[in-house]
Amino acid sequence: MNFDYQLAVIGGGSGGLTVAAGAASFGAEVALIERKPELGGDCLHYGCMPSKALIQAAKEVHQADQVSQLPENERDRLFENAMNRVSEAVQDVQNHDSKERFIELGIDIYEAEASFVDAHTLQVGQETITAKRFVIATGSSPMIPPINGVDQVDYLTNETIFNMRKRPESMVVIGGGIIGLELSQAMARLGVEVTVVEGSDHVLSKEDEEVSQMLEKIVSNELNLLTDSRVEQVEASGQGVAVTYSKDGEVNTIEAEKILIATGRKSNIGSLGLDRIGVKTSNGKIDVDASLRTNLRHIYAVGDCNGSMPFTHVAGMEGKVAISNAVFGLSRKVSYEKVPWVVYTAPEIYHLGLTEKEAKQRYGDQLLTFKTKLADNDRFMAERNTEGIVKIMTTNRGRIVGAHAIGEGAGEWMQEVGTIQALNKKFQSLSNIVHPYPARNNIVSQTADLYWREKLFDSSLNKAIRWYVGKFR
Ligand SMILES: Cc1cc2nc3c(=O)[nH]c(=O)nc-3n(C[C@H](O)[C@H](O)[C@H](O)COP(=O)(O)OP(=O)(O)OC[C@H]3O[C@@H](n4cnc5c(N)ncnc54)[C@H](O)[C@@H]3O)c2cc1C
Ligand SMILES: NC(=O)c1ccc[n+]([C@@H]2O[C@H](COP(=O)([O-])OP(=O)(O)OC[C@H]3O[C@@H](n4cnc5c(N)ncnc54)[C@H](O)[C@@H]3O)[C@@H](O)[C@H]2O)c1
Repeated sequence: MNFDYQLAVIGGGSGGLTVAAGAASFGAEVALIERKPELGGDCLHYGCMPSKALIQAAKEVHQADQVSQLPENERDRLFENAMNRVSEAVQDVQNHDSKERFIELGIDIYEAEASFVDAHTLQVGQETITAKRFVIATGSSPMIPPINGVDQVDYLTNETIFNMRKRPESMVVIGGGIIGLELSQAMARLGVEVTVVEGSDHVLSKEDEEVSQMLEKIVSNELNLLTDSRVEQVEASGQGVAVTYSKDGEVNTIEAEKILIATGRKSNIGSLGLDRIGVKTSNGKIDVDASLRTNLRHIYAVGDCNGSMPFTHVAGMEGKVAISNAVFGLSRKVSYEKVPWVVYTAPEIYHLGLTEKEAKQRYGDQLLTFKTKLADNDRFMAERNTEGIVKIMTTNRGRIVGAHAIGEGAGEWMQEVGTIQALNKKFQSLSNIVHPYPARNNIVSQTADLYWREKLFDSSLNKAIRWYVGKFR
């Protein structure tokens, strides 16, 4: 059978663009279907880019505020400036990810919503196109929980918050996950009184508990954190929105000018017509195997829509695997064991692999845990930035199974551990690498030194060394 295209990619975000560009550069005939006028997806328009631009702008305002307290009218001006800066940053990257760039690679771009008509045919606006293979990369959207009254109030999500220009006095953020915390802190630094309402015992509940507790302590100077709190109702009020929540059996109401909902994501699969062609889904996500194949072997799914790990770098990693499999007919598999992430709060959090609790459950007595406080490192002491820790867990022989850190710039300097792990090197090998003094990543080699110290104080080895030194003398 003849098809219009070898490969049709649905969704022009991080995952879809990786697949389309990679496949086209290997000579495949590729169609890319994106329903929005611009390419780039959530990461560029409503996610990574605007949030990181906002975090940086807010950091600068916060620093200025610490030097000399800003007057209210100055805060309003700086808020508007910060939001304009966010738009400019998004536009700059948009220019780089322009449609023209992808058209030059030989890709046919369709601006329409795609829906399967049959297993090899897509309805794309008024047209139908056929393809031999498909990669679905349709991403995710904010999940709005079924809170009483939520449909009657004007709430913000990550898709609308970056459109604000006027500084609100106050904001309630429902959900203390990564989006909730990153955006709450940025808003607080821009002069908004922020209250975070989180259902679990701790904010950032996917992080190592010691790390998330430390973050809670640090950011509670800037944010009102209500954990273990269940939002019962939201309704319009004189100030904006009234949020009623229960905590420890008590019911309370807080009012705020704005409300942001950041309670997780749902995959964008509703309009794809997957039922029509029999692609399996569970809990609203597309089921894939380790080769990223759905139950229909010519259809793959990458990025947020398959619910694996909703990060841009994961969408990119999965996109590369999908190219190998859908274009070259290989059966490469994805592995998530060595995928780190960073929470861009101040201080930052680095997360790789198992948390201490998970690692103890899996490895029991075989687990070694190495911890260094930032307060014990010269550079962090010099900079008066001593709040934070590095925690690395290995097997008895030094295989890294988890690495976590909280501290200024941790997202950058901790990746050294991720690199060592990805290269299948043992943790202790970091101790032999000379680090410039006093670079921040010294704290990583300082932590690796602990491995040797532990081994040297291990009684049998220590005895043997003492015996040898005695003889050598
Ligand atoms: C506020 C926020 C901050 C974030 N920060 C980070 C970060 O710092 N680091 C990080 O790694 N990740 C971050 N993420 C997560 C990251 O944005 C996502 O993991 C990433 O965008 C997923 O890429 P994707 O290709 O799967 O989906 P997307 O980038 O969302 O792309 C999917 C595309 O498919 C299109 N589409 C959907 N359905 C159809 C259809 N039927 N037909 C045609 N087109 C369709 C959509 O319009 C969209 O453009 C953040 C997310 C948010 C919300
Ligand atoms: N720096 C980064 O890489 C980055 C930044 C932002 C987002 N992301 C990605 O986007 C994903 C989604 O982020 P998110 O923050 O929306 O999801 P999340 O799953 O990280 O956090 C959602 C939080 O909302 C809470 N919650 C859910 N329903 C609630 C309710 N009714 N009341 C109170 N709390 C409730 C949950 O307990 C959870 O803590 C992340 O998992 C991450 O993969 C990554």
